[in-house]
Amino acid sequence: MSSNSLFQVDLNGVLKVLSDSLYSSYQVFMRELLQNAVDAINARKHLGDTFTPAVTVNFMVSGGIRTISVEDNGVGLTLAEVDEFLSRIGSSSKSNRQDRESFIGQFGIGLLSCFMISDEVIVISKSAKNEEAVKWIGNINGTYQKMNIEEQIPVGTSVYLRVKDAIKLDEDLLQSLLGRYGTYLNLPIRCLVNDEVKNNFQRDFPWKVSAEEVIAVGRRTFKEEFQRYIPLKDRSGKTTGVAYIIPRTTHAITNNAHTVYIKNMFITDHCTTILPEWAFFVRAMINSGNISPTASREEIYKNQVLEDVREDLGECIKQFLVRLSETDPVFLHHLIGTHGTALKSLALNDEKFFHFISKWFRFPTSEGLLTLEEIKQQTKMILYVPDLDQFKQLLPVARGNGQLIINSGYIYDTEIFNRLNEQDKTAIYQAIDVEFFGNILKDVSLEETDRYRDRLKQLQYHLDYFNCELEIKQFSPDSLPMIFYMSQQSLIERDVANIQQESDDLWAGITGAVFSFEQAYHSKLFLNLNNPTIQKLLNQTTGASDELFMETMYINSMLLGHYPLNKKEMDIMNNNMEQLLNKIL
Ligand SMILES: Nc1ncnc2c1ncn2[C@@H]1O[C@H](COP(=O)(O)OP(=O)(O)OP(=O)(O)O)[C@@H](O)[C@H]1O
Repeated sequence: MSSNSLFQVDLNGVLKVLSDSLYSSYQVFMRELLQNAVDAINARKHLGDTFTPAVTVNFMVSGGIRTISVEDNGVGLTLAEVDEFLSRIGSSSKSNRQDRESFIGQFGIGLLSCFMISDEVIVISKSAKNEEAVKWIGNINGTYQKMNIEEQIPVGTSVYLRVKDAIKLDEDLLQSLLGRYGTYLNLPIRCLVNDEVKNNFQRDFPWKVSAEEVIAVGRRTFKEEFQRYIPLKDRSGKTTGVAYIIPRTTHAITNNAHTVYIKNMFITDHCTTILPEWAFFVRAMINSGNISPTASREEIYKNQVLEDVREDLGECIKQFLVRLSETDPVFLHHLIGTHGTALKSLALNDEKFFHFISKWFRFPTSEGLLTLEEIKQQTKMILYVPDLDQFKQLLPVARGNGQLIINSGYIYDTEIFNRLNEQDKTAIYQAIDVEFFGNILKDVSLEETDRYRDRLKQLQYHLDYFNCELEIKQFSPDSLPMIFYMSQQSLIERDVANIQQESDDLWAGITGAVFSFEQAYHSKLFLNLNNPTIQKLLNQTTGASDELFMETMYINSMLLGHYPLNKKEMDIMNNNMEQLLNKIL
């Protein structure tokens, strides 16, 4: 024989779960009470009653005892409803209704949060549906009483809580909770202290009031002096808000916290999912009627609706930037100056946006910061250098030879030029390094090649040890004696060779088996025949200082290019330094 029995719920256990795991603080009781009041008022409106909605919160302090009452003139509860909805945890009058969209509550647990601040919750209510008023007393030990009362009271509900001694709650905190949770509920909420009216909370969202209000609320909410904001609206029109443009540079790792309201109720001020990740240059304030809160009502439920809303709001930001290019290009330039990195990351994720915005970006070039258009006016052969150190090396040569080069070593820039290379057929895009540049430097004449052939061999001899190849070229400026180049591949080969030299036979054997390179030059040194010192060097016969000269030039080039020196190179550098110092002394 089996029989059906009801679960016994230990209220203390449930409360521990709520306070330890679900809610971040006992302060949320005020949100839950206000939300119930709003829902009850909406339910009464749905009945067709005509009344002026009102919510009154009264904080009474007497002889060290603090009591809070929250009174609404909503739909109220009958005795049967009290039994069904207040006394049964997880039971809600809002979840199965056709019009459930208009309510904030749905889980039937919100009222329990009151037990975090009070051992007893008293509800006195008169339903809009019948005449008899009811009283319900819930106790933290899991028991409750319910009864009809004789008293004539108006339609609505009052909840009474006696604040536990351990709970820190005073008039100021109560007012700030009402401000946080009640301001935008679209209801007149009065705050009384010992029956005396202290404050009224009711405002429209700032974007429904005026531009000044938007800026003022932004300053108060995010403690930042915003100048501009972007209106936000999703395609259903149920999610609206504003995205404030942060007036200082932000970084991709900054996960901006946005303030989100759902159905006018404050949910969170650290939401990171309501806007796309690339929007890290704005902070938003948003009210949504279509996204859902989690059970704790402190976060947003991640589902398709949220994804759609995020996409729509992201589109608003993009469209704003497109409009700016027509209405206020100066500000767009300013914006790109401050938030270039964010906008570049956005452009790389969005074809259409890339097409629009890429012409507005500025890139560091050998002639200063230039836009793509400005670069194209000078040359149709667009040379970009993905490596910052190499760009620095090339800079004097490029300038000296009247060649414009772009530093694409900063984040996203090389990807942008690679993309342009695929899409923009009005110019040729070429990623270059020092070697490429070496190839377009002017060759010396055949006669000079012949003249210096033997001397070059002598000098090359001192660089063979470093696997560095010597070549003579001619370039401007004359003051620059040489350019040094080491490719990425060479760097790897050098590393492996270093390991082999420094490690034992077994490890050297393994690296030798895995990486076997042809013995090729790792780096290249272009000597500038226009430079007087190099001319002097080449025109000398074998000199006693050749070795010292070539080694010092090589090591100096390595250091200038920020290439790591291996142990032997370090030893040579120290040794040469000592020799030089000795010569001076
Ligand atoms: N002020 C009120 N006026 C009328 N009914 C109320 C009031 N407060 C609570 N109730 C009733 O008690 C039920 C339980 O309230 P509770 O706050 O625990 O859950 P909920 O609001 O339904 O859902 P949630 O857990 O998502 O807040 C409600 O569904 C409602 O029927």
